[in-house]
Amino acid sequence: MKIYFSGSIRGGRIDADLYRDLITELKKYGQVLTEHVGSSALKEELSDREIHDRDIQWLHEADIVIAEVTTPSLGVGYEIAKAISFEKPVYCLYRENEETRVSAMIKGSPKVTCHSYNKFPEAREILCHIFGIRTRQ
Ligand SMILES: O=c1[nH]c(=O)n([C@H]2C[C@H](O)[C@@H](COP(=O)(O)O)O2)cc1CO
Repeated sequence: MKIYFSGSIRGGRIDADLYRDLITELKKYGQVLTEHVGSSALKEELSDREIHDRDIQWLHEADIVIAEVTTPSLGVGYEIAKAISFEKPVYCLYRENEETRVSAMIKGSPKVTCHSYNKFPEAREILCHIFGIRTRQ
């Protein structure tokens, strides 16, 4: 199972540690193609074009896309739209808060399954549920 984890980079790194913890959890279910998204010392050596083309290739290869969308990010939104067009299953996790609301273009998409959570253990349960369901299919 190849997992594409999507999380904000240039949109803001406030949740980077959370992404790292989610990636650690996701590694129980398969190979995470985008482990760098959770790195606290993230420094891509590639050009923007190379990053784009690599990530699109990974999206093609992925069996599932999991995105943490609490921090709004153009790149994450773009990856979600691409994943939908590639007919990949897309799941978004987000924390409800008063400062940011998830875009209606994500929450309102019939092709995206969204789950809200408060603390990390709840996110872990959601992932368990998602992968429990998918491995039974
Ligand atoms: O350096 C990068 N490496 C990279 O893999 N990405 C991809 C993976 C993330 O899920 C997503 C983040 O987009 P953004 O940087 O617009 O927040 O884009 C994005 C960047 C920088 O835009």
